[in-house]
Amino acid sequence: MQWPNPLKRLPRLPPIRLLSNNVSGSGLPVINIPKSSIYELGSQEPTLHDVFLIVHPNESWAVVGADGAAGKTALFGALTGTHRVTPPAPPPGGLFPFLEDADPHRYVHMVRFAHRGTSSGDEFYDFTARYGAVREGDRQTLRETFFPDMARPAHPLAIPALHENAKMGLETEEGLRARERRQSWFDFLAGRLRLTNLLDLPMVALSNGQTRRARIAKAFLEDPRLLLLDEPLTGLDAKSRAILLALLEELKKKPATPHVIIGLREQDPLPDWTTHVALIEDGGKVHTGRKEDVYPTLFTPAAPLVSASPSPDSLAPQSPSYKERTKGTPLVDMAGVTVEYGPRKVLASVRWTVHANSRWHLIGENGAGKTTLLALLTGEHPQSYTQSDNLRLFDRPRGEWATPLLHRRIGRVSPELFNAYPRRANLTVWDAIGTGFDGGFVPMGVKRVGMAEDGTPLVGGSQEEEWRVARMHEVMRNLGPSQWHTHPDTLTDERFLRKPFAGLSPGEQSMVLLMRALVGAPSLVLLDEAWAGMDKAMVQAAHRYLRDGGGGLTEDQACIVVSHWEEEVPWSHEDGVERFRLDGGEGTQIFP
Ligand SMILES: Nc1ncnc2c1ncn2[C@@H]1O[C@H](COP(=O)(O)OP(=O)(O)OP(=O)(O)O)[C@@H](O)[C@H]1O
Repeated sequence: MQWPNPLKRLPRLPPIRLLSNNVSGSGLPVINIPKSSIYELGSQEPTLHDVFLIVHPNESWAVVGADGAAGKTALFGALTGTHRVTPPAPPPGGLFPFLEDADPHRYVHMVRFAHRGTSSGDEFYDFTARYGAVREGDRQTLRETFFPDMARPAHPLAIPALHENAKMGLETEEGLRARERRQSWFDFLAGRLRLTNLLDLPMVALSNGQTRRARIAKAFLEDPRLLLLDEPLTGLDAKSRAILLALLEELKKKPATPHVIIGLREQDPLPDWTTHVALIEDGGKVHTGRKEDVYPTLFTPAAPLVSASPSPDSLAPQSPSYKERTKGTPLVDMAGVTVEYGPRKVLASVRWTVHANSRWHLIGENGAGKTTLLALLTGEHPQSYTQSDNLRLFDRPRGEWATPLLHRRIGRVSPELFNAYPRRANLTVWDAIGTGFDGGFVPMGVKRVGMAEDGTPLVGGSQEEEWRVARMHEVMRNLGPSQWHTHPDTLTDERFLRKPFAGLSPGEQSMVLLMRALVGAPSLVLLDEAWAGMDKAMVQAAHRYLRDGGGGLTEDQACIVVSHWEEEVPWSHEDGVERFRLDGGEGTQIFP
């Protein structure tokens, strides 16, 4: 039998560069913006003004957004050509002197992690597809999607064929060596980013964090010279964050690796190895310089450096001031819930009861099954039905609930929902929040506050309709720009309600989707990575509202927060937050 030549089917590879990027031979600056303003294309008003940003090859910069990510988006947009720099950087080097004559489109890459914006326009992207049996069209594996030219481990019988082809001159020796180097670079990245076991899984089956790690590997393999990683730590578990930061530090020292600039939110810790910061304030002012100069109070000898080297999810002993909450009736009761895909058991007989008035932090590494577990509760996971005997929701077996009725009782925010939410041109902030009453995506009803529970229109002027309209204003008063915008007089809550949802900054969109989750006062609120893209003031406003006494949650409601960052949980031990950990398919209650 003739073995096919595996190399013949491989696409042509870009030439391997032998020059070092991170320490450019010439020592020319990586970025040169001597003093310019940055505009959105077509806008007369600069988003950022008087930007002075000169990045040298031996420096490690972080771009920190303190403004709901709009300024960070603009600065990265200037570097990737989606925003205008005026006056333009002077010749001969232009914006990227170190590239000399090389094409920035080829050599400057950006990967954005907080929001992927999968759906723009009317389209609704069905994120629940990943929970089911994998469909034919979704069979593409991670390797085929992201790394198509990377071979599986060679079959022993294929090796003679390789040699034979090389001898026959089908592949030059130099070509083979280049391919080997590329393969070992891929093996190194896949190993370090813990992707090796995931390479042959269908792409749709990967968890958020797993996909993000794969995107980082892919970005490096594309062989850029300048790589902009915007919020690369978002959605990564503590171990993966530590691994990524160590990898970035190691690559800084290696020749022929790209110069990396990372984007962070104001509240994110700065990696220890960062030397310089561009801090973008609300209003478009950019402070640039050594991190000690930009954050003088943080870097005095008395204060410890803010470090992004995270400790693993701490399992600190229960605080003596831990407050036992007075619980209500069980809203969710799992009595041995299991989810498996063929031989892969993602959840193995999980037992967990969530009562009214409880506040939970659901933890677990990337891929531990957190999203899967929540999808069972929302009914989006098809195995939610088969688990009906073991899963009671709101005092009935799961099978007795029609899924749309569950969506009315469960308010949620998740990265999948953020990406899937349709951004229709005429959809206002009011409309988007109002869809929370039905838990759907299409604004319904005369006042755009949804339909009655039986699917009929609300009676005009009825108590229910009035309550819903009052709720819309209430969540806006507590979570709208009056609570987080630097100039709440120019962007009032009322004006914000009329703005098009699609035109908001990522942080503002996250805020609106949080309002949507809470507006119907649902019995159960699921907040999965709810804070992505939000600036510090937004997160603080959300936490204020969600804490006891803030008004956002009542004693009749339960709330489950999924986050890889302890600081993002609105409640402390003193507030009686409980923790549930998923690990190896098993669920363990940690507190109390
Ligand atoms: N259709 C499928 N076939 C096989 N495995 C699947 C399928 N869908 C999900 N998985 C696996 O289930 C596991 C759980 O994924 P899930 O998204 O629930 O993790 P997670 O805890 O939410 O992770 P993250 O923190 O990264 O969001 C993953 O390891 C994933 O590969």
